[in-house]
Amino acid sequence: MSSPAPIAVALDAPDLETAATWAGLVTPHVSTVKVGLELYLRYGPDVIASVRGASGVQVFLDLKLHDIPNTVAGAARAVARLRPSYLTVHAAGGAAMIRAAAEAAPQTQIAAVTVLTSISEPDLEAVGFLGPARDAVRRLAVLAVGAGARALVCSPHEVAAVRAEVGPQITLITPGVRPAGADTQDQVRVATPEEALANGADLLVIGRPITGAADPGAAAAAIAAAIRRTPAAPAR
Ligand SMILES: O=C(O)c1cc(=O)[nH]c(=O)n1[C@@H]1O[C@H](COP(=O)(O)O)[C@@H](O)[C@H]1O
Repeated sequence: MSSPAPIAVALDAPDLETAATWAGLVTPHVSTVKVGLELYLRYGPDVIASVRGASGVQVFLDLKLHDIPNTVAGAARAVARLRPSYLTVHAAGGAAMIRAAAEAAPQTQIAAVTVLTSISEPDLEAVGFLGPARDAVRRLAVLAVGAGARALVCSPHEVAAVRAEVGPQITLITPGVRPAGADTQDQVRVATPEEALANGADLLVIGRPITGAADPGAAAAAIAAAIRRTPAAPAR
């Protein structure tokens, strides 16, 4: 069987049984499963063992921490023992906050979320970021990497520009991924899995196009097969 595709399936389920079922169905095909606020706030740390199972799949803990450095350090320390491969913080929390998270969870890649993929340029302007989304994303990416983030979350629209800024060593993660013709739902800055990879993404976050399918395992397998046919991004 081919190696798992660089996809993190967002297990945004209302209950643990559903999330664990989805995890079991998709893990033969994908490298990573993502636990977000919905599951973590309902079930707490036990959710990690339930979705990890015996498969050895990587777990991405998406808590999007955003608070003063001391509080974020404490939160990152509290979840570090769960050994997530990635833990998200909001880059807009600033350099000291990102550094505090990175120091508190040294075995985990701190993934700094730049500008949410659900935000349009008018939305961004309304919260005080003037200019194109790409500029804000690049600025936040450089700040986050300088503060110790080893991964960044951005949309597929900005990933090539971010790569040019931060170089080859940083893991670039893109949500806002939809197979051609799929409903974009609340996502705004979107692209197909093939486009996101061709632009230089290392890991694609995909939720509802997989978990909303009648057969999530088959949906994950189909996307994994499609991206295996995609030419790799230029060598970096
Ligand atoms: O940090 C994230 O994972 C994230 C950042 C972002 O900018 N946009 C975004 O959609 N996400 C997450 O990625 C997942 C996307 O899910 P779908 O829209 O169902 O594919 C959700 O779990 C979001 O919480």
